[in-house]
Amino acid sequence: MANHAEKPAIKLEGLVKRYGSGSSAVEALKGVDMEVYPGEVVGLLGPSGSGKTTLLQCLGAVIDPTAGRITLGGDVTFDDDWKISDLRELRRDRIGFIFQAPYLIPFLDATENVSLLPMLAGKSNKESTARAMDLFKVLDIAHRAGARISELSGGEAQRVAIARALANNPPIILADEPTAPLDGKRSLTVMSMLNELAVQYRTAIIVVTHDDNIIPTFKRLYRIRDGRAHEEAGEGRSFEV
Ligand SMILES: Nc1ncnc2c1ncn2[C@@H]1O[C@H](COP(=O)(O)OP(=O)(O)OP(=O)(O)O)[C@@H](O)[C@H]1O
Repeated sequence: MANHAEKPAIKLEGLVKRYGSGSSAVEALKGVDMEVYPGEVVGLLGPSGSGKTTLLQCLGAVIDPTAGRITLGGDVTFDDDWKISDLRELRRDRIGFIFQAPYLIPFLDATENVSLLPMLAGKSNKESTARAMDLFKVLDIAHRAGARISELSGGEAQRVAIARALANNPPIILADEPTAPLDGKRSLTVMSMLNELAVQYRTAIIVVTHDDNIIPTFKRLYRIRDGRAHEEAGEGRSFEV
């Protein structure tokens, strides 16, 4: 179902994550295989406790997998052990995170919240601000660029958080319940923007969700069951919002 003409941005082979040891051990992931291609927005579904957050955390180098292999953009980053020395650099340059709550810095304005990341990665102030403004235009929020975080609506704040995740143009975005705080219409707006951004910047995006409203937007999805990921075709509907 995926486009095999290109190298996957994310490839997981037999990914295992065990918490604890002995009789109290929990094997949250029992051998997950998954591929996500540049320009794709893929859903990750499953009941509570099935291992969705664990999978995102392993992929984002937030926790250590127990076994298996992770290949990002053709580079093996984990093969029964981390294959790169600087995991902070991996998180900063190659992976963007979007959470349920925007977690923006309240004493900075919208632009500063986004431009901070490219600046930390060594870009100039001017270049970083220009990057924030480009993303705000795509996300239709340029008119709020100078606003304080407390002045933004929930939907606007979430769009600033999406711009922040894209600020360093990472090839991968991991989104954990990004539409949870939003109503149905705004959820669909966010999904249509993520799809647009994925295509425009060739980003591979994984969206963990329980939101029935956005499930029809995925062209492809994985359901986690019994510690494994099962691939399904989605409806891939784009909604007029
Ligand atoms: N730090 C931990 N120590 C021990 N067990 C854990 C830990 N974190 C998660 N687990 C267990 O691993 C399993 C998967 O948890 P995870 O949080 O990944 O599920 P989830 O699909 O994200 O759930 P939800 O939809 O409720 O957020 C669960 O059985 C959970 O209890």
